[in-house]
Parts: sequence; structure tokens; C-alpha cells
Amino acid sequence: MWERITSFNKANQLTYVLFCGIGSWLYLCYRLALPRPIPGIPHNKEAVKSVLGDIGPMIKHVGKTKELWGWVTLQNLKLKSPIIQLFTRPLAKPWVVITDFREAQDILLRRTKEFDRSDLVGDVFLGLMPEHHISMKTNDMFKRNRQWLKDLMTHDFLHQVAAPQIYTAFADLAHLWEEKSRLAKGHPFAASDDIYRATLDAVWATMFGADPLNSSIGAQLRLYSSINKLDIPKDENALVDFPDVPNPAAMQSIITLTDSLETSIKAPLPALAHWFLRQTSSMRKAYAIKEKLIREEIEKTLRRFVGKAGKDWDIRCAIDSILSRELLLSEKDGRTPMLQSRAMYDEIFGFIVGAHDTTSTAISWALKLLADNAHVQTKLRSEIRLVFVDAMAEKRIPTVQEITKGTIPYLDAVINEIIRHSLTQPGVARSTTVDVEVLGHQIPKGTNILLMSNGPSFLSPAFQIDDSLRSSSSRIATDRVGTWDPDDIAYFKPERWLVEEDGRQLFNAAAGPLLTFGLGPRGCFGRRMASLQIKLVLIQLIWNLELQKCPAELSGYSSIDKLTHVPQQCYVRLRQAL
Ligand code: HEM
Repeated sequence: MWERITSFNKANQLTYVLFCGIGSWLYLCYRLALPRPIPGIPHNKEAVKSVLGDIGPMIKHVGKTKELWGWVTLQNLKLKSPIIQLFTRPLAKPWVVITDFREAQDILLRRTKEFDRSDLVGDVFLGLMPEHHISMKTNDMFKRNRQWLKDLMTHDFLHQVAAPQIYTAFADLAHLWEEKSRLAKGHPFAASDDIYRATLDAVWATMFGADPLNSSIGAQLRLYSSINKLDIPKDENALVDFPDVPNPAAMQSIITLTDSLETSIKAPLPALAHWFLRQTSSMRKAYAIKEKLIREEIEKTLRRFVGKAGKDWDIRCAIDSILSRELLLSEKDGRTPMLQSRAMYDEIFGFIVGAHDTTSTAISWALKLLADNAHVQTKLRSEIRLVFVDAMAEKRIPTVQEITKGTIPYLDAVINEIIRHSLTQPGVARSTTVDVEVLGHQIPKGTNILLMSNGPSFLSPAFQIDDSLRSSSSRIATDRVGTWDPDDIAYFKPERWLVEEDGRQLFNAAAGPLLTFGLGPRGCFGRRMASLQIKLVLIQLIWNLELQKCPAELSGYSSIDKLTHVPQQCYVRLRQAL
């Protein structure tokens, strides 16, 4: 009996010890999993009490508004600080968020040894184009890949090779919209898909040369110009729906692959989420089409180069330029050219992705802003018509040569103001390569830093920051870029980019804060091409067409954060411009 009682007690004691042990272990794990703030940097107090940190409120906000980046900057405003930290991934280090142009500029331009490309950006693209330079730290591989693209943003390439292709693609868009506006009879219609397709046509033609059979807008144009009449709703504010025209297969494969990046952006584990997506049959098919396309285009270019000396290679499109660079570099280095390498395929494909999604988003915002600011649109049209007098006299749209030679300060100002408001990329990310100090706070090596451009100092009054907290390089550079007047900082006002000199108005790119393209050695590679694309599309669209204000229910300014910051509503109502 006594033995039974003792063994019962022993079993109980063992269970108790086990229970306490597991309990303590679980509690320890829980404590270890709680977010660990960087000392001194403001954060949401509730976030550090939960393993999920800030994830709950963030997901709630995104679910309600579809906007992620607006929530990030709201936290700076809520915590009343230009520098804060957020806990957005379980068991990970916090993100440090900075909303101040001067500090962002200093980090991106002058502190490049302390800050490099962040995995937050790299991870998004790794699944789709693992050897594209966008995911790389600034190392030798990055430099090698960038050598291949070296000529693509030169004045000669942009004006002589890219501009004619972009011009033609947007001329097709202008024709398409003339047809659509004939059929819509003053009703509004959806614009974003047409812009997306036209921009892809433009970038495609820049990379591979024009191919009318592969033009997405061309396919629509053929259909709509053959239609005499559409059923139009009675209500003049109601949308007109146009029959859908499928994209050519190769174009569609690029769109499917580009869209897949949204999964990487939204997933807590981007690489894993994208891997699962890549196993689907539609992704496999799109990937195979893309690989075949690039292989064939490389072979086409090489066939044209064969038997000729380098100086005689005829550079007709971007792929010609990229391959010619690698052929020359490999010859100089005495190695086999990497023409059919993963890195080469990824650079070619990455150029298309980088150049089309971003620019089409910026153009979508441009149409909304110009329709809603009729005075800007009217002034822009008259400034353009004043410069291209021959085209006016001959009742035609300016040629691509006229446009690329012409300088119109007001047009440059409008483009910069559109970019500032579009927030196509509302922030840029960097990772600290060493322990650093920012605005008086110590930040450990390996921390992700977000430099936001959708709030204070860009679109709302800047935080007051004691100069002694800034880095020495930031203090020295105080006056290199202007600041925006807090009274009109939020307005769409192109004049802010103009200065008066000897009675003439000139465009001043350093008039005030702009970060939509990032900055410094890892700033946007395609900035000049993006501005050229926007210039060519705006001139061709507004020369003959007036973008009228759409009904209020189609004119919201909410957006969706995908690969870029896309407007939720983008419609146009067109009539012939006077
Ligand atoms: C309105 C249009 C565009 C916007 C708003 C935009 C914005 C950006 C931003 C914010 C970055 C990151 C910069 C940083 O981290 O500092 C970036 C990088 C990049 N962009 Fe753009 N971009 C646009 C158009 C283009 C075009 C047309 C191309 C291609 C011709 C392009 C190619 C790239 C590439 C390759 C990178 C990576 C650069 C690197 O890793 O060093 N972008 N872009």
C-alpha cells in the first residue's frame, strides 16, 4: 500500500516537474519571440507586448484601404517622430522608418559605405530573376551586370534608339483613344489597362525592336476601328465597357510573371511564397515562353552581328546594346562571353519589368492629375503648342525628333510634380552594413531602413529636427536642395519646380525634395528613360485630346500597393482639344 502511495506521489511529482519545465520553456520561448526594440527609437507600445508586433494593425489597415505604405508613414505621425521602428515580421529585427528628406538624401548619397541594398527589395525579385542586379549588394557581380546596361541611359541611345520606339507605341495609344472616344460619345471609360499595355509595347519595342504582331495596343486598335457603334448607357456619367482583346501570348507571359511579384511583396516569407506560385501551370507556361523568347532574341541579334567588326554592329534596340557590351568586355578580359547565362537573361527580363510597371503607374496618376487640374492641362497644352510651331501650322502632332530636341521647362515641371504626387514607389529601402548612428540613435548592423517619401517634408510639413542630431555630412549639405513651402506642400503645383532667371523661366530639378526614384549609386537606373516615356506620352495624348474631369465616383485618390503604388480608379473622359 505504502509503496503504491509513494510511486503515485513520484509520478505526480514527475508530471508536475515536467509541466513546470514545459511551461517555463514555453514562457522563455514566448519572451524570446517578443519584439526586441532598438533602445531609444520610438515604437508602438502595444507592439512589444505581442509576438506579432505591429502585424495585426498593419494587416487591418491594408485590409481596409489596400494601402501599406500610407500606414507605415502614419506611424511616424502617430509617434510624432521622423525616426521610428516597426515590428512587421515575427522573430525578425525591426524596420527603422525615416520620414525626412535631408536625412534620406544624406544616407543615399553620402553614406553609401554604411547603407546598401536591403533584402526587403532583393527578396521580392529573387524568385523571378535571381541574378538581376536589383537584388544584389553593391559588389563585383552588381558592377559586372551594370556594365552590360551601361549605354542604355545615354543621350544617344535614349534619343536615337529608344525614343522612336516609345513614340510609336504611344502614338498607337493616342489613336486607340481617338477610336474609343468616338465610340464612347463623351462617356468615361477605363484607362489603366490601356496604359499598362501601351507602356509594355513601348518597353518591348525598346528592348527587342518593334514587332507589330506583338503589339498589344495594335490588336485593340484593329478591332475598335472596325466597330461602327457600341451600346451606350443613357446616363452620361456611366462607364462604357469595351470588349476585351486578348494580349499576344508572349506579352501575356510577361504580364503574368510581373504580376506574380505581388505575391512576394505581400508574403512574410517572399522566397517561399513565390516558389509555391512558380509551381502552378500558368506560371510554368509563362516562364517557358519568356525563356524561349529571350533565347530567340539573343540568337537574332548574334546573327546580325556575325562576321562584322564591333564598330559595324548596328545597334537597333536595347538587346543589341547589351550583347555588344558583353562581347566587347569578354574579348577584353579574354573569357567566353556570357550570352546565354542566367544573369544575362535576368538583366534583359528585369529591364522590361522595371521599365513598364513603374512607368505605367506614373502615367495613370498623370492622367488623373491633369484631368482634375484643368488649368495645368490647358497651360501645358498651350506651352507645348507654342514650342512646336511647325507642327501647329501643319496641323500634325510633333515628330519624335522635334520632341526630343525641344526643351519645355513647364513640361519638365509638370512631369516632376506628377512623379512627386504619384508616389509610384513611396519609399526606398537600405540595410545597414555596420553599426550606424542616425538622428542621434544607434542602429545595429543588418537593420532594414525605410526612407519614406509619402509624408513629412515631401507632401506635408517636415518634422522639426535639431541640426546637432544630424550627421556631419548632412549638416554640410544643408542648402544643396530646397525645401517646400509648408503652406502649399500638399498641392499639385508644377510652378514649384520653376525658377526665374534673366526674365526666363527655367526648370530647377533641385527645387525641393523628391525621392520617388530613390537617389545615389543605387537610385533608379531608368529615371531618364521614365521621364522620356512620360514626356512622349503626354505630348501625344494632350496635343489633340482633352482629358475631362470624370464623375466624382470614378475620381478617387485611393491606391493599391502592389509592385508599385497604383491608383484604384483610373478612368478617362475625352473630347477633342480646342
Ligand atoms: C516612374 C517610373 C519609375 C520609378 C518611380 C522608379 C523608381 C525606382 C526606385 C524607387 C528604385 C529604387 C531606388 C533606390 O533604392 O534608391 C528603382 C530602382 C531601379 N529602377 Fe526604377 N523607377 C522607374 C522607372 C524605371 C525604368 C524606366 C527602368 C528601366 C529602364 C527602371 C529600372 C530600375 C532598376 C534596374 C533599378 C535597380 C537599380 C539598382 O539596383 O541599383 N526604373 N526604381
